[in-house]
Amino acid sequence: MVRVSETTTPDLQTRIFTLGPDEDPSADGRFAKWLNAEGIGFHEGTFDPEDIPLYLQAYRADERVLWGVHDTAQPAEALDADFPVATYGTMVHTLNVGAALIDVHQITAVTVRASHRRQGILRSMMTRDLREARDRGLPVAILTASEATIYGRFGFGCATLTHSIEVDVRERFEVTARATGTTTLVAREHAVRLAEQVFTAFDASTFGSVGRQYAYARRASGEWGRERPVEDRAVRLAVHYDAAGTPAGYVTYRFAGWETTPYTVKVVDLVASTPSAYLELWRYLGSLDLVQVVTWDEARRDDALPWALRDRRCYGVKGTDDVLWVRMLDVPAALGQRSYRGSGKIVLEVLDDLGLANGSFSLAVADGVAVVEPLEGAQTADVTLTVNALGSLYLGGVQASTLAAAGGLTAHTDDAVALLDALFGLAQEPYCITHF
Ligand SMILES: CC(=O)SCCNC(=O)CCNC(=O)[C@H](O)C(C)(C)COP(=O)(O)OP(=O)(O)OC[C@H]1O[C@@H](n2cnc3c(N)ncnc32)[C@H](O)[C@@H]1OP(=O)(O)O
Repeated sequence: MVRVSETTTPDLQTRIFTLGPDEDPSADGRFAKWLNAEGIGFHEGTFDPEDIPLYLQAYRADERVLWGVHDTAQPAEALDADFPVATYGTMVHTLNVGAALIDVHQITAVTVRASHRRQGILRSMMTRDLREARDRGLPVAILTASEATIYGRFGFGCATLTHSIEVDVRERFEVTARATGTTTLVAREHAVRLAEQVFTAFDASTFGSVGRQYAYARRASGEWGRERPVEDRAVRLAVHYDAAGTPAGYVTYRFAGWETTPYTVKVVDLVASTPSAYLELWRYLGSLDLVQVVTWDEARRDDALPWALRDRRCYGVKGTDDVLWVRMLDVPAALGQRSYRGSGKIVLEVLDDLGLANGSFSLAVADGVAVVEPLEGAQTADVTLTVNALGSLYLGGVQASTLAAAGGLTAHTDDAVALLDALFGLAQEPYCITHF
């Protein structure tokens, strides 16, 4: 599929394409040019021509839709016009909203070259894409953001967060929970399959989790490196088998090197489908000799680990990162598929500057199951909130009362905020360890 249209000036053309079996995998093909243009935006080097077919295979498996904005009026010596000056990519994966894994619109690879920035190119691509995604029936758009200032203006709200942690694994480190199952290093040839199997179980049971793209298990397991799709021999993979012998968690990690003090192991990826598998993976990490510190950037904010340690001061939080940003495209479809706690009825008025999701909606929840209906004409809302606030509230990563205090949500009736807190509340925080 190729669509060409004008964006902001007659010299700029937007070309949108998907990757079929006949896509040219050579360095001269449009895919390689698109990929290298994306690399420019994220300050990466030019891709090795040998690697392009593997990236093509990965992007094809993800069924990515790639957008490039091409400038046909550049100086003669400039990169030729087949190298887009702006890139944008989308794909569809699942988001766990409790009652279901729903298909959502993922946005990625957003770049605009320095020579063309702040001329409205991102705005032009994103407003069109969000509208088209809504028209295709996708209820929610999601992304992970390079900077927290970019996407609020397009109606996204920060929805999940993680902690970067540093754990002292010297003698005082001890997991007090009763030991169970076995944790062991596995051979490379089984790594991708096991990583995918464990992630699938984790994803199905974790509110806020997003399905992973093709390359993820390869990078997590070391089959692909960070820079190139070739084996990264520094990455080790340990799998936890539960008492029944089922793989229930894995951790991949690399040693930071003897010149780094304290001696540090960095977790590349850690996925556990049960609480005990999680603690057993930490017991394993704590048993690595000659290591003083283990670092990991994807811990839950409500992490059980410090509560399971003999000395909780082994556990330090070094930072908080936003992960998933959510944008409502179809409020009844999005809210109607999520699971809730308890029962109650409330009318929400949603404000959306882009005009995609605004309106008044009745949310009626009975024993955790919602019926959501758009309301016609003038209705008295219990709560007015921005589309950003609704995106943040959607996965329960922040309470309505916090959003009210922050000014994104206004209650018009008594108890409305308390009811939202109760309905949208979760036993555990939403948790997403998929970046894209
Ligand atoms: C999901 C992802 O892929 S996250 C990755 C995002 N990309 C990057 O960080 C790569 C480096 N940055 C870039 O390539 C570009 O600066 C982009 C893509 C962030 C912005 O592209 P531009 O075409 O310059 O944005 P555009 O001109 O459409 O700006 C739209 C609005 O966003 C604002 N804006 C754009 N980028 C930023 C930013 N980084 N911080 C704050 N505001 C921003 C503009 O000021 C403008 O505001 P206005 O419409 O209210 O006047």
